[in-house]
Amino acid sequence: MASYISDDLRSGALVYHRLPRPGKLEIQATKPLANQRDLALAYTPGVAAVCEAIAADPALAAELTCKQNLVAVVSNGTAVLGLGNIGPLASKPVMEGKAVLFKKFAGIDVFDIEIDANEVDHVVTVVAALEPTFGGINLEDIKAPECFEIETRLREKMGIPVFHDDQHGTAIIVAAAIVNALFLGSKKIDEVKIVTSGAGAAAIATLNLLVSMGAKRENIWVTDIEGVVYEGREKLMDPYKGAFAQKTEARTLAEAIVGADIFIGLSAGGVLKPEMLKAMGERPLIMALANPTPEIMPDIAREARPDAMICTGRSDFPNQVNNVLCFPFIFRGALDAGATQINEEMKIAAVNAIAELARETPSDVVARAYGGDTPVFGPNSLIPSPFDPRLIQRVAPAVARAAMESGVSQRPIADFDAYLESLDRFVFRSGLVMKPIFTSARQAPKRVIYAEGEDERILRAAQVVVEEGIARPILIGRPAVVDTRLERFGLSIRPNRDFDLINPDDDPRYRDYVQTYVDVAGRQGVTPEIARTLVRTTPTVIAALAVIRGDADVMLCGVEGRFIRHLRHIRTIIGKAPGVQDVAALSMLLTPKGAFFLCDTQVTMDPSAEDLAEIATLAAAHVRRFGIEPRVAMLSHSDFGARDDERARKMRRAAQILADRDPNLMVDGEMEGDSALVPEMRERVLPGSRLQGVANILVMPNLEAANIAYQMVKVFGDSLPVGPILLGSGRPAHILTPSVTARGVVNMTAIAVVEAQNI
Ligand SMILES: NC(=O)C1=CN([C@@H]2O[C@H](COP(=O)(O)OP(=O)(O)OC[C@H]3O[C@@H](n4cnc5c(N)ncnc54)[C@H](OP(=O)(O)O)[C@@H]3O)[C@@H](O)[C@H]2O)C=CC1
Ligand SMILES: CC(=O)C(=O)O
Ligand SMILES: [Mg+2]
Repeated sequence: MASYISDDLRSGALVYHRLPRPGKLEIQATKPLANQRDLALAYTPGVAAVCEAIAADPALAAELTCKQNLVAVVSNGTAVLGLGNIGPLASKPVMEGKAVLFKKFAGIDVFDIEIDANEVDHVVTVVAALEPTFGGINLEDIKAPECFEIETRLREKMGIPVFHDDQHGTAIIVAAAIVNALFLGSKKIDEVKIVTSGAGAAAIATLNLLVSMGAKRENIWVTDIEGVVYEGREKLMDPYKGAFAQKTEARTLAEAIVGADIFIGLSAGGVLKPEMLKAMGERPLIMALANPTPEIMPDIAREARPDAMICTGRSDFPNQVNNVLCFPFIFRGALDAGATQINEEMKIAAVNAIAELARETPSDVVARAYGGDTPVFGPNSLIPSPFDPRLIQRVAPAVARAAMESGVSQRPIADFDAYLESLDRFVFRSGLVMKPIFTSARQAPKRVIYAEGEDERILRAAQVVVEEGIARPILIGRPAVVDTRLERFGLSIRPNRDFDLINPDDDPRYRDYVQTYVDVAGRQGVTPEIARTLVRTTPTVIAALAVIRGDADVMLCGVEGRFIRHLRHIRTIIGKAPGVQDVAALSMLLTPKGAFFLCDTQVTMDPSAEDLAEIATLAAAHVRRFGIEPRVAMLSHSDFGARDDERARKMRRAAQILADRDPNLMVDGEMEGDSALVPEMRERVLPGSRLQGVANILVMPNLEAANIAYQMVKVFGDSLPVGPILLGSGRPAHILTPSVTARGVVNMTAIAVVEAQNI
C-alpha cells in the first residue's frame, strides 16, 4: 500500500536528499594532511608502525583507529520501515538517516552497509566478517523470523555489540512508554491485557522484554497478517510467534482486542479500526507504531476513544514512540564502556532511564525544538522527545554502568563523574567552558533579580537556575501572569517556595524604592514624579534599585528593549565600580576552536588607548573566572608597526599601557587578526612576542569593529554566543539581548553570581 505521506512532505523529502549534493553523509578526515610529513605519518611508511603495534596488541585498535566510535548500520532491505521487502538499495536512505541520527544525537560515526543477501547464512557470513572495522553492529530492517536467528548467531560469533534495533531499540522505547502509561493509569504490568498487531521483529522482541519486566504470557494476545496466533495454528507460524500462542477460539484482531488495556501495533498501516478501539478496556493505551503509516491515525483513534493514550512512531504527532530515542544513547554507553554485547541488564537500564526522564520537568531546549509547545508529562507526553538533551546524559551512563555491573565491559569507566561531564559535549557547546562557573556559583548562590520576569525565557531559565542551585531568582512580574505561564510551560517552580516575586503593579516596597531612586538620581534629573512613574513602569529601574538597596545581589535585564536604554538606568542607579572610568561590554563566543572574548561590543563608540587598557584589564579579570588564562591582543589593521597612522598608534599605546600596568598579563599589539589567532603567523612577523599561543581576548579599536566582528563570527562560524557581560558596573548588572535563549540567560546568571561572589 502507498504510504501516507503528504504531497508537501514527499516532494520536500526528495529535494532534501537531492540538493545541494546527493544523500546525507560524507566522510571527514580528523587529522591534517597538509605536507609531506603528514602524508608519511597518515599513510606509508609511518602508518606501518601503527599496524605493527595493533598486530602485536589488538586492543590498541581502540586507541589508534576510529573503530571504537564506529558502528555499522547493516540492512538487507527485507523489512524497511513498514514498506516491506523493498531491497537493499532502496533501504539506503533509511540507513543513511540512521547514520545521521547516531552522529547528531550521540557523536557516533556510522558506515551504512546495505547488503544483497537474503539467506541467514549469507547475512551472518557477511556481517561477521566486518568485525575488525567496527565497535558495534546495528542490524536494521531485516525481517522476521530470519532476523532472530541472524542476531543470535552473530552475537555468538562476534566480540562486539550486535543489536537489532527494530527488535530491541523498539522494545526498550515501547516498554518505557508502557511503564509511564501504567503509572498514569494506575494499572499493573502483571494484570494488563496486551494485544499486538504484528508478530515480527519489533513485536516479538517487545513482548519478550515486557515478559521479562513482569507481563504475563497468558495476558498477551498476538495477531499478524493471518489473524490471531493460536495453539495449533500452522499457517505462517514460527517458533518465536509460537511462544505466544493462545488456546482460544478467537481468530481476528477484532475478537482478540475486546477488553484489552494495551494495543501494540508493529505491523502495517491502517489495520486497526475505530470499532475495535471501542471494545478495549478503560483508558486504553494505543500504540500505533507502524512507519510511516500507523495502524490507525491518531485523530481517528481519539474520536473513537477520547479517554485513550495514543502513541505513534512519527515525529509529527504527540507521543513519538520511536527507537531513535534509544539506539544513539544505548550505543554511546556500550561503546564508552567497551562492552562486548548489549545484554538484558543494559536494556532494562535504558528503559528505566528513559521512563524516569519523561517524568521530569521539560527543558527549554525541548521546548524550542517543539516551537514552544512544551511537552509536559502526561497522556500526551509519555516519553521524552528525541531532542531532549538530557537523553544522552541519562541513558548512556545508565547503560555503561549496567555493562560494568553485569561484567561485559572491557574498558570499565574509572571516573564516572568525569564521564558524565564528558557527555555534556553533546549537549551544549557551552557545557565545558561554563562548567567552572556553574560549580563556583553553586557553592555560594546569590539572589538574582530578573527585570522581565514574565518572559518565557526568563521563566524557563529560572526553572534551571533553581534546579541547578546556582541562584535564588527574584522575578519582576504580575503574579497572575507568572502563575499562568508556569502552568502553560509545564514548569514546576512556584513563587515564595522557589523564587521571590516583585509585582510592579502593587508592591509594599513601592514608596521606599521611589525614595531610593530620588536619593541616588535626584541630581541627574529624576524628580519625585519621574521616579514614581518609572518605578511603576520600568522593571529595569526596579531591578537596579533592588540591587543598590541590597534586596538582590545581581540584576539581569534586556530580554526586551534597547541595550542603550537599559544601560542608561544602570549608569544612573548603579553607576561604575570605584576607580573605573566607564563600563564596557565583553561578548563571549564559544566556537569549535575554543572560547573567544571580544570587547567592547556595545558601549563606547571610539575608546581611547587608556579606555582600551582599562577594558582589557576588566575583561582579563572576568576571563580568569572561567579558569582560562587571558591572552590579550590589541587588534588593528597594522601588524607591529607596519603602519604608523594614528589608529595603529592608539592600539600600540593601549598594549604598552597594559603591559606596564600588569607585567604578568600576556598582551601585545597592535596586530592584525590572523597574528592574534595563528601563533605561527605572529612568530613570523614578530618573533618573541609577549603574547604566547592563540589570543582569547580580542580588543577591537572601536565599537563598530567589535560589534561587526562579533556578529559575523556568530553567523559564519558554528559558535554559541554568551553575554554580553557588562564590565565595570558598581554592582553586577548585565544587559542581555532580545535574541538571548533561556540557556543564555542561565549562563549569564551563573556568570553574574560568580561575579557577585568576588566583590
Ligand atoms: N516506531 C518504531 O520505533 C518502530 C516501528 N516499527 C514498525 O513496525 C512494523 C514492523 O516492523 P518489523 O517488526 O521490523 O517487521 P517484520 O517484517 O519483522 O514484521 C512485520 C509483522 O507485521 C505483520 N503484518 C504485516 N502486515 C500486516 C497486516 N496487514 N495485518 C497484520 N499484521 C501484519 C507481519 O505478519 P506476518 O508475520 O504474518 O508476516 C509481521 O508479523 C513496521 O511498520 C515498522 O515501521 C519497527 C521498528 C521500530
Ligand atoms: C523506526 C524503525 O526502525 C522502523 O520503523 O523500522
Ligand atoms: Mg527499522
